[in-house]
Amino acid sequence: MQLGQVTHVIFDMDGLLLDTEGMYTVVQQKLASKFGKEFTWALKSKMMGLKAIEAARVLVSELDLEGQITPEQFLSDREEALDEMFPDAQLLPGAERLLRHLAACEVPFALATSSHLRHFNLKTTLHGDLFSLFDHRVTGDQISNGKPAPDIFLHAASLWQPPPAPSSCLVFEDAPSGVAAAKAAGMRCVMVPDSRLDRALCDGADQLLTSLESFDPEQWGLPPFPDAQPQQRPEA
Ligand SMILES: O=P(O)(O)OC[C@H](O)CO
Ligand SMILES: [Mg+2]
Repeated sequence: MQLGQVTHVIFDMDGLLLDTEGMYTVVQQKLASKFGKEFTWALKSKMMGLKAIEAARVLVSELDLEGQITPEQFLSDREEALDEMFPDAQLLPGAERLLRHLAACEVPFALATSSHLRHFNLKTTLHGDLFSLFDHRVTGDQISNGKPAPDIFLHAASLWQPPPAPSSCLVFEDAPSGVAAAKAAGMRCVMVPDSRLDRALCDGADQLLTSLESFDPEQWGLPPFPDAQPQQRPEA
C-alpha cells in the first residue's frame, strides 16, 4: 500500500535509532525513589523527546517536587550516572540497515534530536561511522523551542539546498512530542514507539510500526531494499 511520496528523511535519535530511553528511565526512577515517588510510564511519556530542561520541569511538577528540588538541580543530579551509561548506547533493530540503505541510494537524510551536543557525542561513541552518514545533525541546543514545536524539524529541512517542501519530508519518531512536532511542521511521520507506551498516545502519526525492521521504503516512494520482494499487485 502506497502511503506517500517523500524525497527527504529526518530521524529522531533517542528511542528510535539508539536504545537510550531505558538509561533515562533507570536514572530517573532512582532519583524519584529518593523522594518516595514512582517514575511511571505515564510520566515518562510526557517527558520523552523534550529538551532536557523541559523534561525536568515536567518531572518536578508531575511528582509535586516543587520546593524539594529544582529542574536544574534534577538535571545536575542525574548527569554523572547518564554520562557513565551513554557511551555504551546500542543501536535499535533495523536502524543501521535503514541508514546504510538510504546512504547507498543517495536519499538525503538528517538527524533532529532534542539531545544537546555533549550528550549526542557521548551516545554515539560506538557509532561515529554511522552517524557521520547524516547530511546534517541538529541537536537540541541549536534551537530555542523544542518538540512538540515544529522548529527542530523545520530547521533540519532548511539546511538542505534547496530546502524540500515539508510535505516531502518523512520524520521517524518514537515519542508523542516528536510526532506532534513533525505534524506541526507539515511533515509526514512514521512512529516507532516503545511497546510500553500507551497506544492512545500513538494515533497522530501517518504510520505506526513496532520496529524499524518492518519499514518498507517503497510505501513512501523511496528506493526498495535490495533484498525486498517485488510489491504484490492487487488481484483483478
Ligand atoms: O528522542 P530525541 O533524540 O529527540 O532525544 C530526546 C531526549 O534526549 C530524551 O527523551
Ligand atoms: Mg526519541
